[in-house]
Amino acid sequence: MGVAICLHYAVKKYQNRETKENDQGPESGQVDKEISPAENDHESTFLFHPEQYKDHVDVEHIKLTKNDPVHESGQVDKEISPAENDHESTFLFHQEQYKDHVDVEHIQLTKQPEEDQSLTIFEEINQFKRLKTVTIIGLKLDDTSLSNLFQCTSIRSLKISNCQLASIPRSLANLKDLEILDLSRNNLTTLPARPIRSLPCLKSLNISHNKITVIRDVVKKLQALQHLDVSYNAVGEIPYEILEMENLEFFSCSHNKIARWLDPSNGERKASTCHLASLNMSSNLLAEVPQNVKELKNLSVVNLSDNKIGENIPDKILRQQISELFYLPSVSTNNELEDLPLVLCFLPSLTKLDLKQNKISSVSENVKSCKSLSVLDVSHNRLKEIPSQVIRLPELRVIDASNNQISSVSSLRKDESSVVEDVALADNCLSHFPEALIQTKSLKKVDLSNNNIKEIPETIMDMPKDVKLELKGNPIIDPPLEVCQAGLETIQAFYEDLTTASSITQCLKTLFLGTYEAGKTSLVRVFQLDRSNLTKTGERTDGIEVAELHLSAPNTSDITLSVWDFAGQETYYITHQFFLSAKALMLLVVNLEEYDSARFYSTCGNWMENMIAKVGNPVVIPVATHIDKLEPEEVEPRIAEDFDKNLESRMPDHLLLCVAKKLGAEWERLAIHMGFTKANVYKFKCDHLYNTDQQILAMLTTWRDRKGRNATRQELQRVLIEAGVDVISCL
Ligand SMILES: Nc1nc2c(ncn2[C@@H]2O[C@H](COP(=O)(O)OP(=O)(O)OP(=O)(O)O)[C@@H](O)[C@H]2O)c(=O)[nH]1
Repeated sequence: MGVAICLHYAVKKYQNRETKENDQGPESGQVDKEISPAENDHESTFLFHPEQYKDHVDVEHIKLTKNDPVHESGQVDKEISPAENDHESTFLFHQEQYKDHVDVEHIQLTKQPEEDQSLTIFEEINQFKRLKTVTIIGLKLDDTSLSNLFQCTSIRSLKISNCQLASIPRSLANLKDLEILDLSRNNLTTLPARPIRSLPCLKSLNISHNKITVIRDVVKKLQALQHLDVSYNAVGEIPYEILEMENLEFFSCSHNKIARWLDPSNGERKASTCHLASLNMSSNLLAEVPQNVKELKNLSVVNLSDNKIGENIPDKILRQQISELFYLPSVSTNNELEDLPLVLCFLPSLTKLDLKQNKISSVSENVKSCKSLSVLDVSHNRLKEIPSQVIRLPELRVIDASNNQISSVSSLRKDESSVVEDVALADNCLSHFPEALIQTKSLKKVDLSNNNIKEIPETIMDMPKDVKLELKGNPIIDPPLEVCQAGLETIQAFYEDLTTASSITQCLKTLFLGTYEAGKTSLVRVFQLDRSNLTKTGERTDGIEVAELHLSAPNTSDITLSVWDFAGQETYYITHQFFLSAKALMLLVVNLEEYDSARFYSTCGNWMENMIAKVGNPVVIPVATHIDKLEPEEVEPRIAEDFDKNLESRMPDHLLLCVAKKLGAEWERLAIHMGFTKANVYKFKCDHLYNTDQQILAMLTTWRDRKGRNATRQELQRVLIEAGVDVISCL
């Protein structure tokens, strides 16, 4: 039976912690505690699980226990207590103790990361003839200890991580059977090329999280290597020799400073026999897709995200490799792209393309060559429409085009052969429900949330019933919002009822709002009596008066108005908001005789703002009263010049969001032009990390708040023009 020991080092810092209730200490107050590592039967390995470790941080003595191989059935346990050298904070194996452990196969020494402890390994470790796996994490090791360890030539897997290593002794080359070497999270600036290249069996090399700048000397001769991780270093170039590593399947060089993948030094490019399947070059300084990528015929995943790849790259590559198409099912980019990279368009096996958070505003015709594309993510870009050439891709099932500037979808495929199932168009500028979606019978999920859609057309009856339709965040008025919020089935049932019901009773909640003695009650009476019947002076409405009013008109069904006449005294204002609702019609009654510009906010503006705050996009009809007291020529100017203009100039959030979506990088310039400081801009960015639309919206709403009643559409238009930003079309 193979025997293994796993030791977790208990750190001294915790010795003075409160002891547990069931522990019993000697008189001196010192508490002796013993812990027995759990046994992993399958691997014959004793393991402290990380969770268990937490329960034992205050132990003072650690026992290493192993099963005696001679007494397999009798389960005789032996225990040893390694001594502890307090002064040097060094954990020591005493020479005598080695003798009891020479048959272990696995050693694992792990310590709490915040402790600065070192480990001394004595020469006698070379008596561990069966040692296969050594894992040392978080303990400082000197060269002598390392050299001693490297005498154990039976080791196959060696992990020395987070041990502050600055160099590796040459004796590493002794480990001729070594298959796995993990030197991650150390302080290595160079790699000991010679000893590593002398490891003929090495299959996996992890040197991530170091400070290494050059890897060429190391990778050159590692022909058995299958897995190479050099991520989180300071490497500047990928050596050409990677392509000559026949067995390499996984290569990650993410988070380095890589700007290029070198060509062969002798200029002779041979056909690569590299079997690389996964290549991660994310978070580097690549300005183009490296030419050498085309040599990798077995690539299944490539990650190019967070580089500096712009639009001009792929043409050059494309022409050379168009006949050498390679399998590339998943591409991830988060770059500076302004169009779909052509090289990607000519990959007939490409199934998934992730281009989110770029600057793509158009997609070239060539995308139609991506015949296998099934999932396309172009969210957080600058698209104004879903390009028809994308929609026509025969295998396309999922499109995520959310967070763009899409204002219409006119090009979805309507024919029966469409396989598009999932369309995400949330956070765009759609003002109409896209009819094309209704005709796409393959759809299963559509997300249109946070657009500017006001109506759902009756043709939605044709949409397959099982489509999961998301409409939240739209200012919908027809059908009523409550119906739309309940989902597609309810919307369809609503229209079904409208078409099939023999008699339809329509009831409309109508709210009469306005200031004190504006003429609300008198207006209600006009509807009720069909003639003027002014209230008498001093006849006041208390609270709310509710009445029903039946209206009929030729060629249309009767309608019942549920009339809510609100008292205009200020004391009642606070209660009004509870009765405002999106599906109600609101009549805002204004005494035009007493109206002038200075009174706009008290008579109209504040009411509008309350309504907008409560229901988002209210349906309001302003009604002017007392006009009989004005000369006819006085009426029109007041309404047109002032009243209308002011009402029209209100800027609700959804309008500002539309502007935000249309703005690009120029928003920062606009912000400065609007009087914000660089620090303000920085804060908008920090408050809404990774969401440019929200950063801009925050800036615009802050501008609106600062400007108060002067924050009109006209003013915003003026500022936009002055700043040279061409987005005023949406205002
Ligand atoms: N000349 C004229 N007088 C009006 C008109 N509308 C209302 N009045 C008068 O204005 C006064 C207030 O009218 P109401 O209809 O009671 O006003 P209200 O908005 O309901 O008032 P509160 O209930 O106090 O909020 C009454 O004396 C009405 O006769 C109008 O169009 N022309």
